[in-house]
Amino acid sequence: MKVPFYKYQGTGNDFILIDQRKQQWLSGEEQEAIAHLCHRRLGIGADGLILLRNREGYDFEMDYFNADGRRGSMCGNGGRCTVAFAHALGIPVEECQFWAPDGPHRARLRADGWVELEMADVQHIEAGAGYYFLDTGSPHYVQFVTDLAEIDVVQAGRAIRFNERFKAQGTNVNFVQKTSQGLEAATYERGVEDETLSCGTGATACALANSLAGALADGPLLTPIQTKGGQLEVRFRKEGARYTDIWLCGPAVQVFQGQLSLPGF
Ligand SMILES: N[C@@H](CCC[C@H](N)C(=O)O)C(=O)O
Repeated sequence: MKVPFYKYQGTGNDFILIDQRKQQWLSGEEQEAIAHLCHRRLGIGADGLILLRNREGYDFEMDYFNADGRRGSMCGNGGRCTVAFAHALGIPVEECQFWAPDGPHRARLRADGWVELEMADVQHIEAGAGYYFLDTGSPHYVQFVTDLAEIDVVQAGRAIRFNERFKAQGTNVNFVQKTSQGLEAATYERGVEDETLSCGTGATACALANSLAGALADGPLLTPIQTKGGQLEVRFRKEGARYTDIWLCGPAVQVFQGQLSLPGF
């Protein structure tokens, strides 16, 4: 069986997307096959795989799998890529609402290809000794550093992700540096078990943690974030320890399309 697939990237976080509105190509239980498709030498290569489905009451649903083939939690860049994919499929996304692993999201695609995605509100940020920990749809550990270029993101990220506290459930790990333009961030991703070029829920976590770290005044805030794969922007409203109206914004681009013809498909 030939399965049509599309490859997208959002600031270098790359995904295989499959349209499951008319036909169920994958049930989601094919952990090994999904990991194989995401493998950078044996498959197409991607940080994750996304199934776009119909969902009652919404424009579409995004079902997300990490590169290890397991269902992941919310993926911000994947969400932005799914909006661009929905547009390519003819779904109106100038203003849309879709269902994702952490619930409903509003989003819009601008004429210049920039995708704005509303993230779930954040009610609590744990501030520990030298770190912040919060859930922006996915769990994120955030550590501020003075020189990001000095950090071995894979080694240091892996040590935190597999420490006593996190080894069972896992966490994504972000190293972030303040710059004159905003923030610069690098992320080790759970489920990819490697550094990715960008992480949307991670960028969101860094922006919120930064407002707490800098004791920024309540109100609307905008944080530009440079990732290794491109520029993101996070807009949000700070109300004490509560964060609402959070928007993750940036480009999402189709890279290529093709057909899967793996055994069993
Ligand atoms: N790359 C993603 C984050 C994906 C979720 C994560 N790896 C997990 O399941 O913990 C993003 O852009 O947010």
